[in-house]
Amino acid sequence: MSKLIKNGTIVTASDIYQGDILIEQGKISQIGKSLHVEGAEVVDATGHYVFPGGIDPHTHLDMPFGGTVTADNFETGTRAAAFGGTTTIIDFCLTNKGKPLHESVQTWHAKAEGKAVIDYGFHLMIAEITDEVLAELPQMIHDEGITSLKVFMAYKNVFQADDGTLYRTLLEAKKHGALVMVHAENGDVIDYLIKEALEAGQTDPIYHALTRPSVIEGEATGRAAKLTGMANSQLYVVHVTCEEAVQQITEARNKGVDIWGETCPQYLMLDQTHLEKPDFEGAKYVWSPPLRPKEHQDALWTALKTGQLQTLGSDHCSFNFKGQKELGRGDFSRIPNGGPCIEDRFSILFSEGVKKGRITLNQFVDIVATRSAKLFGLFPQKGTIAVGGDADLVIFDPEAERTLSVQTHHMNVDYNPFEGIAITGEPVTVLSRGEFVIRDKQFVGQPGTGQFLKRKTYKGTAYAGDPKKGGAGYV
Ligand SMILES: NC(=O)NCCC(=O)O
Ligand SMILES: [Zn+2]
Ligand SMILES: [Zn+2]
Repeated sequence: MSKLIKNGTIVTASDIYQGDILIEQGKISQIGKSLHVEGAEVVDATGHYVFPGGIDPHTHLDMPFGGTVTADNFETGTRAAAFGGTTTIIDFCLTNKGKPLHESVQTWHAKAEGKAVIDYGFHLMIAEITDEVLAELPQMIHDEGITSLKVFMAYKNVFQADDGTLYRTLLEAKKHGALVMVHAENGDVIDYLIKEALEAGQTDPIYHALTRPSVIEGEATGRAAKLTGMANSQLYVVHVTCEEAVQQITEARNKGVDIWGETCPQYLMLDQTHLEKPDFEGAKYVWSPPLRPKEHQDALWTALKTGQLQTLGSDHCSFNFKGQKELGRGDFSRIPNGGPCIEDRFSILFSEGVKKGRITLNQFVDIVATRSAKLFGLFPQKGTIAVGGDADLVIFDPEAERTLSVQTHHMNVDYNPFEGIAITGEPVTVLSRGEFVIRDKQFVGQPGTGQFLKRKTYKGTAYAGDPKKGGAGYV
């Protein structure tokens, strides 16, 4: 049945206006004033914003890490995402050296199929460049629609790739039009600092942060940016946490390097002191890169406002405190890295960004949805409200007051890192391709209705090109 969303304030990355939206067969078929359509189910959005569904470009669901597996799988994780206003995620498909890429991709499909309640795509980890990888890559990119390649510059002896692998991945990406993503930290130096700390008996969670200083995130970001420039390729830096990394990205952009940056709510809201919480509670705040001293937050907000950072990912990678984070008692290097955020990303940016006057309403939509759609080959099918696009929509109450808490969240994890933080704004109703997933704050979706998204290549997107020449403009 067709649906008619009436009397909402429609917000895109460029416009704000009153209007009605007609949905037919999962697509937006009409936008106009005072629409009347015989037989359409009317959804009243009076007093609410109607946003495009959020796009979370960075999630880890059902992912093995540090001897355990994330607490959220594709069912619980995507359900929580939907409660939070996100209708598309792009998850990281891990690979292993020596194993064919298509086998890893099959493994990731098996994790998601029959479970996801919203649409999803994959990024593909590149651990090595071999003849086999080179032979498979074009198929992954062009046939499977996995058009972004992830290289870890940290997690030595686990995920870390060397600079040669990064450089060759950049060259391959250029050839095939894919976008390279990096986790930018100097893994070799971190490995040394961790050994040194443990030998000195420094085992508490705070040493996780102290052995990963911001200077080596900046160093790795600058190195990756320079290699991108040399390769004349394209780069997206995930989870930027600090002023040094922002500076490197800004400098490279000013030189015309095609480079983009993402930050995450935890780096905007929480700081290094959280790792000092007593009774091992600091382990709940162990992310890599780590939370930084508070002064870095201003640099991140400014970069989001000015467009030097373009997106907000959740980096959702949830581990229970009990039995999972606790694996690192007595040795901080064994604490599984990551935290839950898939549900709160959208509303935190609205409340802390728009309500506190740090970004505009249009910038909010751009950061939470549109730019990711453009960078990752989903625009205009997703990431905006336009005739012909998927009806992925969020009806949002901008005045709802609430407090983030494990008591009320829907993520499958026993703590919330934003516990007790009061925010304004809440998704009320969420539609994925025209079907209700959340209706009046209740889950009404179905596991398995989320579809895998074959994405366009970066070189086919609206954003590809040299930022100096306007091709990669962000405004
Ligand atoms: N960020 C984090 O601590 N965990 C998830 C894996 C990654 O993104 O590095
Ligand atoms: Zn990472
Ligand atoms: Zn991550």
